[in-house]
Amino acid sequence: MDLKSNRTSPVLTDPAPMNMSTLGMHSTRLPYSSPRAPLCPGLTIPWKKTGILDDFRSSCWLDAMKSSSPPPKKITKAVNNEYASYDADVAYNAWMVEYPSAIASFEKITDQAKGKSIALFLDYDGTLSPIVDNPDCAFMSDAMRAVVKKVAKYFPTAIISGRSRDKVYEFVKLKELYYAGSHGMDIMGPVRQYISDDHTNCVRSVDEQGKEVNLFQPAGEFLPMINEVLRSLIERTKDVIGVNVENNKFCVSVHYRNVDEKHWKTVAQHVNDVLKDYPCLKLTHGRKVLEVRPDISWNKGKAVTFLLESLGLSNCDDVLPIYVGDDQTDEDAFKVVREGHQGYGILVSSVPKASDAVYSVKDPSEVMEFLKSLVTWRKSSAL
Ligand SMILES: O=P(O)(O)OC[C@H]1O[C@H](O[C@H]2O[C@H](CO)[C@@H](O)[C@H](O)[C@H]2O)[C@H](O)[C@@H](O)[C@@H]1O
Repeated sequence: MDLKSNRTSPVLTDPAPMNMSTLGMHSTRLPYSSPRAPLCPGLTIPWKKTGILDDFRSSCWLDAMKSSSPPPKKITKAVNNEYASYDADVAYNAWMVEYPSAIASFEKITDQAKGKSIALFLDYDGTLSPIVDNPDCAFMSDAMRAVVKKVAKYFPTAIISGRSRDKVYEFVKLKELYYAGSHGMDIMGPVRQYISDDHTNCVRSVDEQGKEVNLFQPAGEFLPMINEVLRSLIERTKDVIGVNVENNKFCVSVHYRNVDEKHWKTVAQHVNDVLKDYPCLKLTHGRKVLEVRPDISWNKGKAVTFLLESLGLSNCDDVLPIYVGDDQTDEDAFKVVREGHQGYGILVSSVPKASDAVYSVKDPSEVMEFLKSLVTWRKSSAL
Protein backbone atom coordinates (compact mmCIF):
# COMPACT_ATOMS: atom_id res chain seq x y z
CA MET A 1 0.00 0.00 0.00
CA ASP A 2 1.73 3.18 -1.13
CA LEU A 3 -0.02 5.96 0.69
CA LYS A 4 2.34 8.64 -0.51
CA SER A 5 1.81 8.34 -4.20
CA ASN A 6 -1.57 6.68 -4.25
CA ARG A 7 -4.02 8.04 -1.75
CA THR A 8 -6.52 5.19 -1.94
CA SER A 9 -6.18 3.76 1.52
CA PRO A 10 -8.29 3.48 4.63
CA VAL A 11 -6.47 6.56 5.78
CA LEU A 12 -8.16 9.33 7.64
CA THR A 13 -7.18 12.26 5.49
CA ASP A 14 -6.98 15.82 6.68
CA PRO A 15 -8.57 18.09 4.15
CA ALA A 16 -6.34 19.22 1.34
CA PRO A 17 -5.04 22.78 1.65
CA MET A 18 -8.32 24.39 1.23
CA ASN A 19 -9.77 27.43 -0.29
CA MET A 20 -13.39 28.39 -0.09
CA SER A 21 -14.29 26.32 -3.12
CA THR A 22 -13.20 23.18 -1.32
CA LEU A 23 -15.76 24.11 1.26
CA GLY A 24 -18.33 24.76 -1.38
CA MET A 25 -17.99 28.39 -0.43
CA HIS A 26 -16.88 31.55 -2.10
CA SER A 27 -13.46 31.17 -3.61
CA THR A 28 -10.99 33.93 -4.26
CA ARG A 29 -10.35 32.40 -7.66
CA LEU A 30 -13.96 31.99 -8.64
CA PRO A 31 -16.55 34.38 -9.94
CA TYR A 32 -17.99 36.47 -7.16
CA SER A 33 -19.82 39.62 -6.50
CA SER A 34 -18.39 42.36 -4.34
CA PRO A 35 -20.11 45.51 -3.19
CA ARG A 36 -16.87 47.45 -3.47
CA ALA A 37 -13.49 47.21 -5.07
CA PRO A 38 -11.35 45.36 -2.56
CA LEU A 39 -7.86 46.44 -1.65
CA CYS A 40 -5.29 44.10 -3.12
CA PRO A 41 -1.82 45.38 -2.48
CA GLY A 42 0.53 44.91 -5.37
CA LEU A 43 -1.58 42.24 -6.96
CA THR A 44 -3.53 41.84 -10.13
CA ILE A 45 -6.43 39.65 -9.19
CA PRO A 46 -7.57 37.14 -11.76
CA TRP A 47 -11.27 37.13 -10.95
CA LYS A 48 -14.33 37.82 -12.99
CA LYS A 49 -17.37 39.53 -11.54
CA THR A 50 -19.83 37.26 -13.22
CA GLY A 51 -21.94 35.87 -10.46
CA ILE A 52 -22.63 35.32 -6.82
CA LEU A 53 -21.30 32.29 -5.08
CA ASP A 54 -23.12 32.47 -1.80
CA ASP A 55 -25.03 29.21 -1.94
CA PHE A 56 -23.63 26.60 0.37
CA ARG A 57 -22.84 23.10 -0.83
CA SER A 58 -22.70 22.23 2.80
CA SER A 59 -21.93 18.52 3.00
CA CYS A 60 -18.55 19.13 1.39
CA TRP A 61 -17.30 21.79 3.79
CA LEU A 62 -18.86 20.22 6.86
CA ASP A 63 -16.96 17.02 6.12
CA ALA A 64 -13.79 19.04 5.81
CA MET A 65 -14.43 20.79 9.12
CA LYS A 66 -15.20 17.50 10.88
CA SER A 67 -12.07 15.78 9.64
CA SER A 68 -9.84 18.76 10.42
CA SER A 69 -8.69 17.27 13.70
CA PRO A 70 -9.33 13.55 13.86
CA PRO A 71 -10.49 12.30 17.25
CA PRO A 72 -7.81 10.55 19.26
CA LYS A 73 -8.09 6.79 19.51
CA LYS A 74 -9.07 6.93 23.16
CA ILE A 75 -12.43 8.44 22.18
CA THR A 76 -13.17 5.36 20.14
CA LYS A 77 -12.33 3.27 23.17
CA ALA A 78 -14.39 5.44 25.49
CA VAL A 79 -17.56 4.51 23.66
CA ASN A 80 -16.63 0.91 24.30
CA ASN A 81 -16.68 -0.05 20.67
CA GLU A 82 -14.09 -2.77 20.67
CA TYR A 83 -14.43 -3.57 16.98
CA ALA A 84 -13.97 0.02 15.96
CA SER A 85 -10.97 0.27 18.25
CA TYR A 86 -9.49 -2.92 16.79
CA ASP A 87 -10.03 -1.60 13.26
CA ALA A 88 -8.38 1.66 14.22
CA ASP A 89 -5.34 -0.22 15.53
CA VAL A 90 -5.10 -2.34 12.38
CA ALA A 91 -5.35 0.75 10.18
CA TYR A 92 -2.75 2.54 12.30
CA ASN A 93 -0.31 -0.38 12.14
CA ALA A 94 -0.76 -0.65 8.36
CA TRP A 95 -0.15 3.07 8.06
CA MET A 96 3.01 2.80 10.16
CA VAL A 97 4.50 0.56 7.49
CA GLU A 98 4.36 3.52 5.13
CA TYR A 99 5.28 6.11 7.74
CA PRO A 100 7.66 4.31 10.10
CA SER A 101 8.32 5.60 13.56
CA ALA A 102 11.17 8.14 13.56
CA ILE A 103 12.19 6.71 16.91
CA ALA A 104 12.37 3.11 15.72
CA SER A 105 14.13 4.32 12.55
CA PHE A 106 16.53 6.57 14.41
CA GLU A 107 19.67 4.73 13.29
CA LYS A 108 18.56 4.87 9.69
CA ILE A 109 18.08 8.62 9.98
CA THR A 110 21.45 9.22 11.63
CA ASP A 111 23.14 7.01 9.05
CA GLN A 112 21.87 9.44 6.43
CA ALA A 113 23.09 12.34 8.55
CA LYS A 114 26.69 11.12 8.71
CA GLY A 115 29.01 13.80 7.36
CA LYS A 116 26.11 16.23 7.03
CA SER A 117 24.82 19.14 9.08
CA ILE A 118 21.30 18.69 10.35
CA ALA A 119 19.00 21.71 10.17
CA LEU A 120 15.94 21.36 12.32
CA PHE A 121 12.51 22.90 11.69
CA LEU A 122 9.77 22.53 14.27
CA ASP A 123 6.10 23.37 14.13
CA TYR A 124 4.64 24.54 17.47
CA ASP A 125 1.01 23.56 18.16
CA GLY A 126 0.49 19.82 18.26
CA THR A 127 4.23 19.28 17.86
CA LEU A 128 5.98 20.96 20.79
CA SER A 129 2.78 21.48 22.77
CA PRO A 130 -0.27 19.25 23.00
CA ILE A 131 -3.51 20.39 21.38
CA VAL A 132 -5.74 21.98 24.03
CA ASP A 133 -9.14 23.67 23.95
CA ASN A 134 -7.90 27.17 24.65
CA PRO A 135 -5.25 28.39 22.17
CA ASP A 136 -3.95 30.84 24.77
CA CYS A 137 -3.08 27.94 27.05
CA ALA A 138 -1.06 25.80 24.61
CA PHE A 139 2.01 25.90 26.82
CA MET A 140 5.03 23.75 26.14
CA SER A 141 6.42 21.89 29.11
CA ASP A 142 9.66 22.94 30.76
CA ALA A 143 11.06 19.53 29.85
CA MET A 144 10.29 20.13 26.18
CA ARG A 145 11.80 23.61 26.35
CA ALA A 146 14.98 22.19 27.88
CA VAL A 147 15.31 19.60 25.10
CA VAL A 148 14.70 22.16 22.34
CA LYS A 149 17.32 24.39 23.93
CA LYS A 150 19.81 21.52 23.91
CA VAL A 151 19.06 20.50 20.37
CA ALA A 152 19.54 24.11 19.21
CA LYS A 153 23.01 24.04 20.73
CA TYR A 154 24.03 21.41 18.20
CA PHE A 155 21.86 22.11 15.16
CA PRO A 156 20.45 25.34 13.66
CA THR A 157 16.83 25.19 14.77
CA ALA A 158 13.79 27.19 13.67
CA ILE A 159 10.17 27.26 14.78
CA ILE A 160 7.71 27.63 11.92
CA SER A 161 4.21 28.33 13.18
CA GLY A 162 0.79 29.53 12.11
CA ARG A 163 0.80 31.77 15.16
CA SER A 164 2.16 35.29 15.07
CA ARG A 165 5.92 35.33 15.55
CA ASP A 166 5.67 37.27 18.82
CA LYS A 167 3.13 34.88 20.25
CA VAL A 168 5.05 31.74 19.41
CA TYR A 169 8.18 33.33 20.89
CA GLU A 170 6.21 34.03 24.08
CA PHE A 171 5.44 30.31 24.32
CA VAL A 172 8.90 29.01 23.42
CA LYS A 173 11.02 31.73 25.02
CA LEU A 174 14.33 30.51 23.57
CA LYS A 175 16.49 33.20 22.06
CA GLU A 176 18.81 30.72 20.39
CA LEU A 177 16.21 29.72 17.80
CA TYR A 178 14.96 31.32 14.58
CA TYR A 179 11.25 32.07 14.36
CA ALA A 180 8.83 32.18 11.45
CA GLY A 181 5.27 33.19 12.36
CA SER A 182 2.03 33.52 10.36
CA HIS A 183 2.71 30.28 8.46
CA GLY A 184 6.12 31.51 7.36
CA MET A 185 4.99 35.01 6.36
CA ASP A 186 6.96 36.67 9.14
CA ILE A 187 10.50 35.37 9.41
CA MET A 188 13.22 36.61 11.70
CA GLY A 189 16.35 34.83 10.57
CA PRO A 190 20.07 35.18 10.46
CA VAL A 191 21.60 38.03 8.49
CA ARG A 192 22.23 37.06 4.92
CA GLN A 193 24.58 38.98 2.76
CA TYR A 194 22.85 38.35 -0.49
CA ILE A 195 19.15 39.08 -0.90
CA SER A 196 17.79 37.93 -4.21
CA ASP A 197 15.31 40.02 -6.19
CA ASP A 198 12.38 37.85 -5.24
CA HIS A 199 13.03 38.65 -1.58
CA THR A 200 12.77 42.41 -1.78
CA ASN A 201 10.66 42.47 1.37
CA CYS A 202 13.68 41.38 3.36
CA VAL A 203 15.11 44.08 5.61
CA ARG A 204 17.93 44.25 8.12
CA SER A 205 16.68 44.66 11.68
CA VAL A 206 17.67 43.94 15.28
CA ASP A 207 16.11 41.42 17.64
CA GLU A 208 15.25 41.91 21.31
CA GLN A 209 18.83 41.17 22.30
CA GLY A 210 20.12 43.83 19.91
CA LYS A 211 21.50 41.19 17.53
CA GLU A 212 21.38 41.97 13.80
CA VAL A 213 18.79 39.87 12.00
CA ASN A 214 16.97 39.72 8.71
CA LEU A 215 13.25 40.32 8.80
CA PHE A 216 11.26 38.94 5.91
CA GLN A 217 7.55 39.72 5.64
CA PRO A 218 6.41 38.84 2.12
CA ALA A 219 2.81 39.80 2.93
CA GLY A 220 3.67 43.10 4.61
CA GLU A 221 1.31 45.10 2.43
CA PHE A 222 -1.63 43.01 3.55
CA LEU A 223 -1.45 44.12 7.16
CA PRO A 224 -4.18 46.83 7.02
CA MET A 225 -6.45 44.43 5.16
CA ILE A 226 -5.87 41.60 7.61
CA ASN A 227 -6.62 43.93 10.52
CA GLU A 228 -9.84 45.02 8.83
CA VAL A 229 -10.84 41.40 8.29
CA LEU A 230 -9.93 40.54 11.88
CA ARG A 231 -12.31 43.22 13.16
CA SER A 232 -15.09 42.09 10.82
CA LEU A 233 -14.69 38.45 11.81
CA ILE A 234 -14.80 39.29 15.51
CA GLU A 235 -17.92 41.38 14.99
CA ARG A 236 -19.69 38.83 12.77
CA THR A 237 -19.04 35.83 14.98
CA LYS A 238 -19.58 37.49 18.35
CA ASP A 239 -22.89 35.75 18.95
CA VAL A 240 -21.66 32.25 18.19
CA ILE A 241 -20.85 30.63 21.52
CA GLY A 242 -17.36 29.18 21.63
CA VAL A 243 -15.89 30.94 18.59
CA ASN A 244 -12.43 32.35 19.13
CA VAL A 245 -10.97 34.70 16.53
CA GLU A 246 -7.21 34.87 16.94
CA ASN A 247 -4.96 37.61 15.59
CA ASN A 248 -1.89 36.01 14.05
CA LYS A 249 -0.61 39.23 12.47
CA PHE A 250 -0.60 38.24 8.77
CA CYS A 251 -3.29 35.59 9.28
CA VAL A 252 -6.52 35.34 11.21
CA SER A 253 -7.54 32.07 12.84
CA VAL A 254 -11.21 31.39 13.45
CA HIS A 255 -11.34 28.57 15.98
CA TYR A 256 -14.47 26.41 16.18
CA ARG A 257 -13.13 23.68 18.51
CA ASN A 258 -15.40 24.92 21.31
CA VAL A 259 -18.44 25.58 19.13
CA ASP A 260 -21.32 23.13 19.19
CA GLU A 261 -21.09 21.12 15.97
CA LYS A 262 -24.57 22.18 14.94
CA HIS A 263 -23.29 25.76 14.66
CA TRP A 264 -20.19 25.03 12.56
CA LYS A 265 -22.12 25.86 9.44
CA THR A 266 -22.94 29.27 10.88
CA VAL A 267 -19.26 29.88 11.57
CA ALA A 268 -18.32 28.99 8.01
CA GLN A 269 -21.14 31.15 6.66
CA HIS A 270 -19.85 34.16 8.59
CA VAL A 271 -16.31 33.60 7.37
CA ASN A 272 -17.61 33.25 3.84
CA ASP A 273 -19.65 36.45 4.13
CA VAL A 274 -16.64 38.42 5.26
CA LEU A 275 -14.19 36.93 2.79
CA LYS A 276 -16.28 37.46 -0.30
CA ASP A 277 -15.18 41.10 -0.23
CA TYR A 278 -11.51 40.12 -0.21
CA PRO A 279 -10.53 38.16 -3.29
CA CYS A 280 -6.86 38.35 -2.46
CA LEU A 281 -7.25 36.48 0.79
CA LYS A 282 -7.69 32.74 0.99
CA LEU A 283 -8.84 30.18 3.50
CA THR A 284 -6.93 27.13 4.68
CA HIS A 285 -7.83 24.46 7.19
CA GLY A 286 -6.07 23.66 10.41
CA ARG A 287 -7.11 21.58 13.37
CA LYS A 288 -10.65 22.80 14.12
CA VAL A 289 -9.68 26.20 12.80
CA LEU A 290 -10.39 28.19 9.63
CA GLU A 291 -7.35 30.24 8.73
CA VAL A 292 -7.62 33.39 6.66
CA ARG A 293 -4.41 34.52 4.98
CA PRO A 294 -3.07 36.47 2.01
CA ASP A 295 -3.35 34.55 -1.23
CA ILE A 296 0.31 34.81 -2.09
CA SER A 297 2.69 32.15 -3.21
CA TRP A 298 4.26 31.63 0.19
CA ASN A 299 3.94 28.89 2.77
CA LYS A 300 5.87 26.94 5.40
CA GLY A 301 7.78 25.10 2.66
CA LYS A 302 9.03 28.34 1.16
CA ALA A 303 9.92 29.53 4.65
CA VAL A 304 12.12 26.43 5.07
CA THR A 305 13.92 27.18 1.80
CA PHE A 306 14.32 30.83 2.78
CA LEU A 307 15.81 29.89 6.17
CA LEU A 308 18.15 27.32 4.64
CA GLU A 309 19.36 30.01 2.24
CA SER A 310 19.76 32.48 5.09
CA LEU A 311 21.80 29.94 7.01
CA GLY A 312 23.98 29.36 3.97
CA LEU A 313 22.75 25.78 3.88
CA SER A 314 20.85 25.61 0.61
CA ASN A 315 22.26 23.87 -2.43
CA CYS A 316 24.42 21.79 -0.14
CA ASP A 317 24.76 18.04 -0.40
CA ASP A 318 26.06 18.03 3.12
CA VAL A 319 22.87 19.28 4.79
CA LEU A 320 20.04 17.15 6.10
CA PRO A 321 16.95 19.20 6.91
CA ILE A 322 14.42 17.61 9.26
CA TYR A 323 10.96 19.11 9.65
CA VAL A 324 8.58 18.00 12.39
CA GLY A 325 4.90 18.99 12.21
CA ASP A 326 1.34 17.77 12.71
CA ASP A 327 -0.85 19.92 10.54
CA GLN A 328 -2.07 20.25 6.98
CA THR A 329 -0.04 23.45 6.61
CA ASP A 330 3.12 21.48 7.43
CA GLU A 331 2.66 19.39 4.29
CA ASP A 332 4.21 22.13 2.12
CA ALA A 333 7.32 21.91 4.26
CA PHE A 334 7.42 18.10 4.21
CA LYS A 335 7.37 18.25 0.44
CA VAL A 336 10.11 20.85 0.22
CA VAL A 337 12.51 19.07 2.59
CA ARG A 338 11.95 15.77 0.80
CA GLU A 339 12.00 16.89 -2.81
CA GLY A 340 14.20 19.95 -2.65
CA HIS A 341 16.74 18.99 -0.03
CA GLN A 342 16.71 15.19 0.38
CA GLY A 343 15.65 15.67 3.98
CA TYR A 344 12.97 14.13 6.14
CA GLY A 345 9.54 15.22 7.24
CA ILE A 346 8.28 13.70 10.46
CA LEU A 347 4.51 13.77 10.89
CA VAL A 348 3.11 13.96 14.42
CA SER A 349 -0.08 11.94 14.36
CA SER A 350 -1.79 9.30 16.43
CA VAL A 351 -4.14 8.39 13.60
CA PRO A 352 -3.44 7.38 9.99
CA LYS A 353 -3.20 10.39 7.73
CA ALA A 354 -1.96 10.83 4.16
CA SER A 355 1.20 12.92 4.21
CA ASP A 356 4.34 13.94 2.38
CA ALA A 357 6.32 13.17 5.50
CA VAL A 358 8.68 10.21 5.49
CA TYR A 359 8.50 9.23 9.16
CA SER A 360 6.03 9.64 11.98
CA VAL A 361 5.78 10.03 15.72
CA LYS A 362 2.60 9.69 17.75
CA ASP A 363 2.52 12.86 19.82
CA PRO A 364 4.62 15.67 21.35
CA SER A 365 6.07 13.28 23.95
CA GLU A 366 7.56 11.23 21.11
CA VAL A 367 8.80 14.44 19.48
CA MET A 368 10.67 15.10 22.71
CA GLU A 369 12.09 11.57 22.72
CA PHE A 370 13.28 12.02 19.13
CA LEU A 371 14.94 15.36 19.91
CA LYS A 372 16.62 13.88 23.00
CA SER A 373 18.02 11.05 20.86
CA LEU A 374 19.41 13.59 18.39
CA VAL A 375 21.25 15.35 21.21
CA THR A 376 22.64 12.08 22.58
CA TRP A 377 23.71 10.96 19.11
CA ARG A 378 25.38 14.27 18.32
CA LYS A 379 27.20 14.32 21.67
CA SER A 380 28.49 10.79 21.23
CA SER A 381 29.53 11.32 17.61
CA ALA A 382 31.50 14.40 18.68
CA LEU A 383 33.65 12.30 21.06
O1 LIG B 1 1.57 25.99 12.84
P1 LIG B 1 1.21 25.71 14.26
O2 LIG B 1 2.23 26.17 15.25
O3 LIG B 1 0.83 24.27 14.46
O4 LIG B 1 -0.09 26.59 14.54
C1 LIG B 1 -1.33 26.23 13.91
C2 LIG B 1 -2.46 26.81 14.71
O5 LIG B 1 -2.28 26.34 16.04
C3 LIG B 1 -3.11 26.85 17.06
O6 LIG B 1 -4.38 26.22 16.97
C4 LIG B 1 -4.34 24.84 17.21
O7 LIG B 1 -3.87 24.60 18.56
C5 LIG B 1 -4.75 25.12 19.61
C6 LIG B 1 -4.06 24.89 20.94
O8 LIG B 1 -3.77 23.54 21.14
C7 LIG B 1 -6.12 24.43 19.50
O9 LIG B 1 -7.00 24.94 20.50
C8 LIG B 1 -6.69 24.71 18.10
O10 LIG B 1 -7.92 24.00 17.96
C9 LIG B 1 -5.73 24.24 17.01
O11 LIG B 1 -6.20 24.61 15.73
C10 LIG B 1 -3.20 28.35 17.02
O12 LIG B 1 -4.14 28.80 17.96
C11 LIG B 1 -3.50 28.85 15.63
O13 LIG B 1 -3.47 30.25 15.62
C12 LIG B 1 -2.43 28.32 14.69
O14 LIG B 1 -2.62 28.81 13.38
